[in-house]
Amino acid sequence: MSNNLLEINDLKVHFPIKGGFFNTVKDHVRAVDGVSIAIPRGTTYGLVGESGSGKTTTGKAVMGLNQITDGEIYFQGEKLSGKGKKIGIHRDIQMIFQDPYSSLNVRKRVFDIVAEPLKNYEKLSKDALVEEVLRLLERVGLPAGSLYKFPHEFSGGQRQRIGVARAIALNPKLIIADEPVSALDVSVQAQVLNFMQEIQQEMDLTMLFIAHDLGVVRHMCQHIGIMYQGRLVEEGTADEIFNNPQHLYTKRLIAAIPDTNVDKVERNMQLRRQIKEEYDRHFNEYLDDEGRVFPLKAISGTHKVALPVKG
Ligand SMILES: Nc1ncnc2c1ncn2[C@@H]1O[C@H](COP(=O)(O)OP(=O)(O)OP(=O)(O)O)[C@@H](O)[C@H]1O
Repeated sequence: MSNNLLEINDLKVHFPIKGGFFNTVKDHVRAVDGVSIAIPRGTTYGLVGESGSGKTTTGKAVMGLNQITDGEIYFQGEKLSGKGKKIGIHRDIQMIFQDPYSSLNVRKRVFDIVAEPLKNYEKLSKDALVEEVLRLLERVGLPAGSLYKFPHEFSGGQRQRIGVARAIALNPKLIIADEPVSALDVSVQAQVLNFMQEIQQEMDLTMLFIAHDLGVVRHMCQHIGIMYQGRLVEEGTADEIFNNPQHLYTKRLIAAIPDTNVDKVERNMQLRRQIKEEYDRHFNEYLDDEGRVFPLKAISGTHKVALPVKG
């Protein structure tokens, strides 16, 4: 059996753009346009790219929330989806959302929020349910007194913990974390990231971690894929991506990481100079009028890059 818990093969998700008097399909947004990702069990894969590059659409396709235009998704070796089909929600795949303010139902108490997946999938008595929710709250570091409070009574970081408690309630195998710290203050981001990493290791979870900031995924992810305009343009281990970035866009993302460390500032300046030099040589080539990007080319075992590798 493959060691990959999740395999995404040549995934395409295109959304129709309708218009005109008869509201006919005029064109398509190629939100995801041929993405392949394999995530080994128990590891975290960082999917990084700017807003609109197709990260959330990829995550939602795995969650069964988006209809797939083409390609396949395998979970534990089992095919979840095929062309033109929306896959069903799978209890072993759970999602943590970006904004802990809007993703939790403000009218529900913590107990109801966290208990919901358990009510949907497991027949537990009220007492057993309360006990289980208390166990989950303890696991994510929230006091028992949180049980009957409402989301607005918590800070952003605590709300994200409620989201995590809900996501792990069914003991899932795969977590899709969609920018889980982007909406939080910088001061609590590291705390929430550490705590998510602890949970991931304790529960031996496999994680698809979506972020727009490469700095966020650096210490969490074994593998990183860089997404640009619906495609993966570079993929490798975290070390390969940070120490030997190949793609112009990856270099831009690294250069954009805010850092006060003097060595790193110097390194970022070097990268910026390289980017500027490479910009003229390659940019038009890889970003042509149709926004075409070339297939990933292996540099080493795991490190692959789309372009620009000019002969
Ligand atoms: N349901 C939809 N209908 C039409 N277009 C959509 C839909 N969902 C996403 N898109 C478009 O697909 C593209 C990719 O969006 P997606 O949300 O996946 O990007 P993203 O990289 O996750 O960005 P963000 O970080 O802003 O969430 C965008 O151009 C977006 O407008």
